[in-house]
Amino acid sequence: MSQRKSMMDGTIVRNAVKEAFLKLDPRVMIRNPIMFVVEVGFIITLYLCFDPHAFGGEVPVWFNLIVALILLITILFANFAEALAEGRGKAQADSLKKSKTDITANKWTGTGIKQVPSTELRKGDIVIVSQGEMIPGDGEVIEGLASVDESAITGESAPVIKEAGGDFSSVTGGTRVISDSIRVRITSDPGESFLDKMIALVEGAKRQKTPNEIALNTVLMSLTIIFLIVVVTLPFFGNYLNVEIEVPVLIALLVCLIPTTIGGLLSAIGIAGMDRVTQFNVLAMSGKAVEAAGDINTIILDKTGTITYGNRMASEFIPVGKETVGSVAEWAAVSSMKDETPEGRSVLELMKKQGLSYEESIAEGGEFIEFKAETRMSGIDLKDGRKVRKGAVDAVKRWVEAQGGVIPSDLSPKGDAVAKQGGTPLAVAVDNRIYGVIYLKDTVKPGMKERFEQMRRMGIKTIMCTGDNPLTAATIAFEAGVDDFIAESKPEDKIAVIRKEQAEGKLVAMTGDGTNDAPALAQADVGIAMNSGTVAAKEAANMVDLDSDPSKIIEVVSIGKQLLMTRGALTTFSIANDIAKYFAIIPAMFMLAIPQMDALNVMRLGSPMSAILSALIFNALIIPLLIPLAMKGVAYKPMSSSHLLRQNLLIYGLGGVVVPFIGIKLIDLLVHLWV
Ligand SMILES: Nc1ncnc2c1ncn2[C@@H]1O[C@H](COP(=O)(O)OP(=O)(O)OP(=O)(O)O)[C@@H](O)[C@H]1O
Ligand SMILES: [K+]
Ligand SMILES: [Mg+2]
Repeated sequence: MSQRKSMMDGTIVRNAVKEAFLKLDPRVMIRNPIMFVVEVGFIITLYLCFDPHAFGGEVPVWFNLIVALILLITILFANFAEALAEGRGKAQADSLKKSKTDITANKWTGTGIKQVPSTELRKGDIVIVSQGEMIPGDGEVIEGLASVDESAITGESAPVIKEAGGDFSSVTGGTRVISDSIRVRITSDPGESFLDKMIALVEGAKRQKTPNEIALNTVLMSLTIIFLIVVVTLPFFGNYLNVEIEVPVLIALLVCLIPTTIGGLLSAIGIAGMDRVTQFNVLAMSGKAVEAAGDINTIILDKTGTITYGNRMASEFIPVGKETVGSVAEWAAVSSMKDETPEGRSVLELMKKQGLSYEESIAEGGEFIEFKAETRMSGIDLKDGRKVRKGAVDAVKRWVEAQGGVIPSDLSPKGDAVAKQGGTPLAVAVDNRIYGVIYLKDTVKPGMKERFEQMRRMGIKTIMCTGDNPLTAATIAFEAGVDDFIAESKPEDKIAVIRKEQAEGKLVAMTGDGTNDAPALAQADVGIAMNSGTVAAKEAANMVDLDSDPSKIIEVVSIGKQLLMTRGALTTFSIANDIAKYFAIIPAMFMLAIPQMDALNVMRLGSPMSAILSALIFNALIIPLLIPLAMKGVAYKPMSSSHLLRQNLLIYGLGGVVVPFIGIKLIDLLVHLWV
């Protein structure tokens, strides 16, 4: 995000105060039924201030007035919490909208260039964007290479390279080309661009309640209805006992009993959870995805670039049989001349570093064979008919065997030696002759072991899926401490692993960036696409990481867990709270009618009136007191869900019972000075 806003930013707080009042509109309030009940209570008590005997009661006007006022404040506090949670997203949306200015696009008409406003661009149009110009819409580079400043979207100031073909071809409207020129095929219609979606997301314009939220809301509503029935029938019992129970007292009782604390904070918790993900530079397409992240059982990670640094660099040419270092290097270089992968480029760099050279003209007129995850090889078919390949040892072995070649006996041991150090061996061959092995070095990122240890404590299984050979995979898996690994996996194997886990009832998360990851990203319950990745990957995923750091999946899971925990903790606290209010209000209610019932006053509160008001005041105050917790989320340590549940029940359940007893008692000491 280009402008990170702190939660307590002055303007956000001021806007939230204003919003709190605007949200009093009953048409808005009805979306939060619990607080709507409070609003109805407020309207009734307010009416009673003007017509105190409307229900034949004897309650003094000042009491009605105070109850009405506290109820109003309760609603305002809840509205303020929600508005505050929404505030940061709205502020971000505003700054994003500024980068959505109208741009003139250089549209390719087939014969020449025509300047058109970017709003007229449609899917499939071709535009040319040159140095200094803004990219007019989302698209895919179909020709050329350019460095692009994406800071308007990612907040990251370092430019990124975008080029045709491969996994770094997608560009985003509103970003700027800072060198060279590219031809781009537009992939989105107006109003449906990434920036549009991003604005709608951070603004919360299309925020929908998640299934979890809906379920919890239903439970809370049922509780509310039950208490409503209880409270409405109370006067009849009262009549039977010859006790008159006043309407404002009943309303106070109802408001204290219904779960207003969680009702008032529920949407703020959800919004703040989404916001934490956004602040982390991950765009979640729905709150549902964030919550699913919190319930994940299995994470599928790839090795290269996620667990390891991923800039696999050629570090040694190892000849086999009677071959020489020079010949391995030469053919390795020829096979890499047009291999734009980091691996391919590193081969040429190693040549230079070792002072070796090769005949570039050999490749003239040859046909380059791009690296494919399916074949796990790359190379060139020379004009003279010779075929040069480099690739995974087993793949090259099979390729050579198919041509009747003999495999040198030291190939396997030499390849294995590289693999045992966690490196990737690439075999180099020309037709049926194997020359040797390229040692691609890659290092496990620091701190990986600790992270996977954390995951294990949370009860999450980690599976590393790699296209690499089993020995390298095993070495890296051991070094990083993942639970399981799958080697020599093709893209379709990822989706098979996900399906298998899901069939066992597990929720699965994965990251990816390539078009071939798209099906697996869609299949996973939580799919995180890299912003640098292809359009297909980003569309299939339900989250996009703007920093393109695949290992962030681990933090996203933590944020999701924290969201679920925060909601659980505050629900427990809220319901436990209501029990204490019950002890404050019920005795007070009967004492109002029958002073001899003083024995019921277990909390020794000053007077029936002050007891009721104190409970009501506590009920209102607890909402703003819990706003920081709702926003920041409860402190989270990685441990198993059952352990967490027990711990939270203890803290928030017990705390929820004890805190209001103390709170109401203290408030009563003050209130009783007047009442
Ligand atoms: N440029 C290349 N040319 C030839 N072979 C390559 C090249 N890059 C990788 N390989 C071989 O193909 C294998 C599969 O590569 P791929 O990128 O699909 O998976 P990976 O990067 O090893 O694993 P991961 O799924 O963890 O990223 C590699 O292990 C390597 O042996
Ligand atoms: K309540
Ligand atoms: Mg890879």
